[in-house]
Amino acid sequence: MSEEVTLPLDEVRRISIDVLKAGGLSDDHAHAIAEVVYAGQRDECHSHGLYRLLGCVRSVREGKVNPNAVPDVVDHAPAVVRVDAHFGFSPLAFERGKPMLVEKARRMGLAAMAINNCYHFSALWPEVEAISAEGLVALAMTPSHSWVAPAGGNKPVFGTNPIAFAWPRPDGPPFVFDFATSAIARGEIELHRRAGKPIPTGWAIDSEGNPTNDPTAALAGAMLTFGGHKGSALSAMIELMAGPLIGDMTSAESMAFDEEVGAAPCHGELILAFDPKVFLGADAAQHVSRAEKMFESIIGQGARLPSQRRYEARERSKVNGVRIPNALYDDLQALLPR
Ligand SMILES: NC(=O)C1=CN([C@@H]2O[C@H](COP(=O)(O)OP(=O)(O)OC[C@H]3O[C@@H](n4cnc5c(N)ncnc54)[C@H](OP(=O)(O)O)[C@@H]3O)[C@@H](O)[C@H]2O)C=CC1
Ligand SMILES: O=C(O)C1=NCCCC1
Repeated sequence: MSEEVTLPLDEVRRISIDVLKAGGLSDDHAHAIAEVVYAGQRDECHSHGLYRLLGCVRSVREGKVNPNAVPDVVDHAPAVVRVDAHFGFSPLAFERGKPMLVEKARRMGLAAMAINNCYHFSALWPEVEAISAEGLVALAMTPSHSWVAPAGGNKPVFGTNPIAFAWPRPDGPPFVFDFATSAIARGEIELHRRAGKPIPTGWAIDSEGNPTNDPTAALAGAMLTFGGHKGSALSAMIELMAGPLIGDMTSAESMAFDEEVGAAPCHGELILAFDPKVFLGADAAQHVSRAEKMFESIIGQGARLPSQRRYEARERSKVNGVRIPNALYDDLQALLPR
């Protein structure tokens, strides 16, 4: 028997919407969340694709998330948009706030959007990619729950704290990177546990502080930052910029707020958008072509750009559909109405 099931892409979207609606989410939330889950699965980001629906539904069932929250978009300052997600999931808050962020960035050159009080489970690249589709440069960051030890320590302080960047390119999809500041996303360790596979050395330590290859011990212990003290400092920056700076929770505070329920982390997100036309005026084309030279010199020596694998996966999925483990398929089916 095959251990995986193949799903056409439209089925990925349909299952997502059906699972979310059956889980009690409003139509608007179900559609906004389904789009980011769909994008994750399509681009073969397994840790943030269909698997995330399980956590979404659990978070609603536990009574933490407001499944009908209507985000408020506030014109806070000439270059600052604030969105209060009212304890709903973040994708709808982003969708509602984005038009004002783009408009402000075009007027001011640089604008920021602070999303507050949101439950956050999603990859960040769909957001920065959407902003770059408007011709803007974008940077996004968010904390999570305190699962990650600082470099030199062995007790969790930081979240897995992703940071994502997008740079629009004239003749193709944008240059995008998006990664956790931990050695790997926690979702990837969870997927190893579900598949019964060991994790590589360097991802985590157990609760005694020893290196471990056991995903269960890793999840109970502490994850490690990427790049030692460098990932640790970046992670601290994200805690500060998308936490106290915007009046929201750090990963440790988000963890305490969860009260051991195991819901998605609840905190803020900071998104910055820059308009190259305002910075560069008539010189924009010349500077953009210098950026292209840099990309060419990376690709020209056989290295790849971040996002290249994802764009290739995107094309593959359009033709072949996506493959998910049978166990995940069964778990999703169990969340649908009988
Ligand atoms: N909401 C949340 O709280 C959290 C969300 N996440 C999400 O988890 C996802 C996965 O994160 P993570 O586990 O750190 O992912 P990875 O460690 O796999 O890093 C992903 C990034 O690095 C790029 N990359 C990987 N290998 C190479 C290479 N050889 N050359 C050039 N670029 C490369 C990827 O491009 P490509 O995609 O093309 O491979 C991608 O941009 C992210 O989308 C992140 O947003 C993570 C933590 C918390
Ligand atoms: O994979 C991760 O790390 C996370 N993803 C979604 C939210 C919590 C952290």
